[in-house]
Amino acid sequence: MSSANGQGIAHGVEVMRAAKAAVRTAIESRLAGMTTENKAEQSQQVLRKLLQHPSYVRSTSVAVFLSTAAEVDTRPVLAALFSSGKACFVPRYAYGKAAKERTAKGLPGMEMVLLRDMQDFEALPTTPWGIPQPAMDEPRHQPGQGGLPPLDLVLMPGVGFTTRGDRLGHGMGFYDKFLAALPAPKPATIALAFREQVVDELPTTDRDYTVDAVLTAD
Ligand SMILES: Nc1nc2c(c(=O)[nH]1)N(C=O)[C@@H](CNc1ccc(C(=O)N[C@@H](CCC(=O)O)C(=O)O)cc1)CN2
Ligand SMILES: Nc1ncnc2c1ncn2[C@@H]1O[C@H](COP(=O)(O)OP(=O)(O)OP(=O)(O)O)[C@@H](O)[C@H]1O
Repeated sequence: MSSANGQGIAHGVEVMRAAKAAVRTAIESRLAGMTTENKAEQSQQVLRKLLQHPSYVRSTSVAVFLSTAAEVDTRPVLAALFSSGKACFVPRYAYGKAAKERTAKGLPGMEMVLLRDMQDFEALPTTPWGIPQPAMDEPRHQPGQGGLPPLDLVLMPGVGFTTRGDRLGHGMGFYDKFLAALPAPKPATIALAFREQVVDELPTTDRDYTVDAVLTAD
């Protein structure tokens, strides 16, 4: 067995990394070929399914990713959350110097912070990766703090998914680590995906979080 020694394990990690990278590239090129209209149409259908999903209906505190052009559009989800009075949290990941500082302090690379309303969203700066998010040095409430409810639902971004809930992210492990660090009971997890992101099989390890549901257009 090659994994009986350290070299074998290192080799396995490298093979897994390469396998994930290959699937990521294949799905990303499919996404790049989608029209804006197709993405809008699918996003609308996914939104409709989300708003009817039992985990969404009973949620009081939801983490939403702020979508890029290669992801299901989550803007209407923000609007729905604000109008229903559910608490809305968005991911804030550290990059550059802040990332090194947080790692050195043993802090997680990503946290969820409160988003108050649509104006708050419109005013957000964007990261070098093109994602809107509150500045790292701006104090923001987190779930379970200051009288805010803990998260009961996390909407999951990702590059690829299987119908069983396997997930392939962008390779930074942010969501895997974030969910692993949360105490039980863990929030429900729902991935929002274009049909182009769903595949039969994904390379996964026991660290990859399996989501409860993957919502796609019909
Ligand atoms: N809309 C949205 N927001 C999100 C995520 C997401 O997937 N979608 N994330 C989900 O986790 C977190 C951000 N994820 C990120 C993943 C990769 C890189 C990044 O810099 N990628 C570089 C390579 C970096 C490196 O290897 O050093 C790149 O691809 O060029 C940045 C943020 C939090 N917010
Ligand atoms: N719970 C964890 N604790 C520590 N390291 C982890 C954990 N989960 C994942 N990692 C590490 O993070 C790195 C990236 O993981 P992976 O390639 O699975 O990211 P991903 O799920 O595709 O990306 P993301 O979650 O950021 O969208 C890997 O080296 C992995 O071992």
